[in-house]
Amino acid sequence: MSRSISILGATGSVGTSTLDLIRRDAKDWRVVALTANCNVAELAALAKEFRAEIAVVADESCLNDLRAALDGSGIEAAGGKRALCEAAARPVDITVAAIVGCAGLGPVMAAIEQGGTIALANKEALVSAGEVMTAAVAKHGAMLLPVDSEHNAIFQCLEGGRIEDVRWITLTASGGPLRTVEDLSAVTPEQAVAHPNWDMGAKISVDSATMFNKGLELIEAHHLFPVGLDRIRIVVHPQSVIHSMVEYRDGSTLAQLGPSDMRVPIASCLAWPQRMDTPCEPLDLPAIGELGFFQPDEQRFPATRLAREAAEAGGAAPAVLNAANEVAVAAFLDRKIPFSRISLLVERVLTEGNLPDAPRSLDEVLMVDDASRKRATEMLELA
Ligand SMILES: NC(=O)C1=CN([C@@H]2O[C@H](COP(=O)(O)OP(=O)(O)OC[C@H]3O[C@@H](n4cnc5c(N)ncnc54)[C@H](OP(=O)(O)O)[C@@H]3O)[C@@H](O)[C@H]2O)C=CC1
Ligand SMILES: CC(=O)[C@@H](O)[C@H](O)COP(=O)(O)O
Ligand SMILES: [Mn+2]
Repeated sequence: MSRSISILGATGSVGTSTLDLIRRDAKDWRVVALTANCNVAELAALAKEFRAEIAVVADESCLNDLRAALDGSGIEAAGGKRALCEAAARPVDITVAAIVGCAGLGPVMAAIEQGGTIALANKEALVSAGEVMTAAVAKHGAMLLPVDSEHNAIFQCLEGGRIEDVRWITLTASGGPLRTVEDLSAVTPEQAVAHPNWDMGAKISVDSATMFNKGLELIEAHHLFPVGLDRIRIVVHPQSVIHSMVEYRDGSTLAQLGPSDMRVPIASCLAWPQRMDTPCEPLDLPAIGELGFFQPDEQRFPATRLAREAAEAGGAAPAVLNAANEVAVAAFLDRKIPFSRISLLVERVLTEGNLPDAPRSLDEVLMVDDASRKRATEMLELA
């Protein structure tokens, strides 16, 4: 019997990796919704190939083009934020949440409210909504399966174990493309997106370069695996072979290893609790030779300190941090600010002025996100 799936952010790096797996076992899957922001040509092609029920563009100004591209196909076309949430709320066996940024929060919450199983790649949504999302998961009997490679690794290492027995969760970090670059003041967007191990979208690639990716992942881990922030640590491991580790109180450390290919954690979510085949290259440890481990350098890359402080402060702080980072990364990619201003801007938005009250609902999270973006944009324009 086939299983139904919706993919939010189908045209992106995680979205297309997911569809690559589905393509190999097409008869096992029924594709319900595929979404994008405005990449109409790619979305329409995917919707036709996978015979989706509905294709949605978040940017409503792209809807006419989508309608034209799907004309005669029998596939529904829709556009706008509300349509995106309505499509995400269609009942399916699994939703892959692969929109980039807090823009994915509304649709993820719509899927959670259906009590569905959500394979979550969109870490910014969980970082921003925090307890609002985890409470909704509990209330609606939904299930979050972590796609993010580190969290998927931890999830696998925790299976069969008890969270009370965990001494440490160790998040591994590659250190990004700039780990050994001395002068960070002249870094270009091209250098920053050139991740040494992973082929990913531009925003997360810049986050890896600043180490904000690891900061966001720290907060993500804190919500997914409630061991306490003081039991989650970060270790730089440049080869990205060990995707993360769990140390239990008896001194046993379990690690998950694999190639730097997102189809491995995605497959683990799609098949969970079983396993499925993937075309990924097996690990060749003798060819890799050596694995290295280092302490993070928070003087050069303050993002993990800022994220830990935001997680400790709780309330609105993680949503503020995330929104400021999204604005800063977009400005850096547009060549409006230098690389080194990304973390400076995030720190200023977090520390200058009062933090908003802790959000208690989706609408309040979105208000904090919106206000923080405006504040970050003002600070950029004033400087
Ligand atoms: N790439 C990776 O290997 C990994 C990614 N992640 C996380 O997964 C998420 C997706 O990352 P990635 O696939 O790299 O990102 P991409 O930039 O490659 O893809 C983003 C997807 O989101 C859509 N999108 C962009 N903006 C909006 C918007 N405002 N509203 C609705 N949809 C939008 C894009 O549509 P369009 O094509 O039309 O622009 C595209 O489908 C991120 O949260 C990232 O942190 C986590 C671990 C690994
Ligand atoms: C593939 C994945 O999960 C990314 O988040 C990746 O881990 C980025 O690598 P670093 O942030 O460790 O450079
Ligand atoms: Mn990751």
